[in-house]
Amino acid sequence: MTAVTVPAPTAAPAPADRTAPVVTVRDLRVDYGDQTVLDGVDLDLHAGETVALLGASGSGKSTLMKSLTGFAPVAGGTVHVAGHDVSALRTREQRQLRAEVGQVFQQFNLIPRLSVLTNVLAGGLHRAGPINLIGGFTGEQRKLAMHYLDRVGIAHKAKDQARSLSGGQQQRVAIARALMQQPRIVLADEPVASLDPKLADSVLELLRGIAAEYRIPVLVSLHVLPLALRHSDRIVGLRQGRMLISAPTPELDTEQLLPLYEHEEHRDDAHVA
Ligand SMILES: Nc1ncnc2c1ncn2[C@@H]1O[C@H](COP(=O)(O)OP(=O)(O)OP(=O)(O)O)[C@@H](O)[C@H]1O
Repeated sequence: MTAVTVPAPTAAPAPADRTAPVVTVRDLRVDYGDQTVLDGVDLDLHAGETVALLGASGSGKSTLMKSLTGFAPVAGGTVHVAGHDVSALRTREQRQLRAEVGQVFQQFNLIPRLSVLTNVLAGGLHRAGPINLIGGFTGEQRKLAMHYLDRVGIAHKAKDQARSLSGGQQQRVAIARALMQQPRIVLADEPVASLDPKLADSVLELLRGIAAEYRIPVLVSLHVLPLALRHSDRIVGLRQGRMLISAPTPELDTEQLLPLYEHEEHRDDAHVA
């Protein structure tokens, strides 16, 4: 088999690189109309680390993720991602940034009728330029897509239609599609909310392994506290748009996370088991 050009993974997961943040957010404020939904938010994400983002419904988790790709109405502060000043991007740079950010969603967002392989190949479209989605990819691209499918443990399903796969399998395909972008960072917005607990563990373990192996930060928003405690290197927690917690995961426990959900109407958002 011909060698495939892939970002060189390290042989074993390396500790997160503390010296050079890939993402730097300072004093971020986001307003929707006259509602301030993020205020005074600081965040650093380093190569190789998995950071769990926690907070009650409406605390601003999705908005924070959107602000990293220029999709949130930033009213103040600065956002730098992979060398881009996100608030000052022109259209072309914005496209470049979004191409460098791999995204994984709760509902997988695959194209159901297309094959697993084609879905993964679609992740590399920005690099390939305007080509036919069906049959227009090079042998090199196909090998790369198969490499990533193999990495997520689903190469044997490459020819199947995406819609024929289980939820856990579809999320693995979505992760392979994100890797096909050769991303500088992966954002996973509630990636396991549609999966049963056992699958949730395996998908989060996969994401964490990818962060360490490919030396990229993975930011993953979650509602289930034990999952965050089991599968992250660091936890950041928002309460009503403000960063309340930012600490290495080994220093935290469930009790310390509960203030994120202290308001009466949010108690049910904290899944503690
Ligand atoms: N496009 C929008 N227009 C107006 N308000 C918005 C918009 N998107 C989000 N908001 C508001 O911003 C606040 C934060 O929403 P966000 O989706 O970031 O919260 P979240 O923590 O991700 O919640 P959930 O866990 O329910 O997904 C909420 O009050 C929401 O109603």
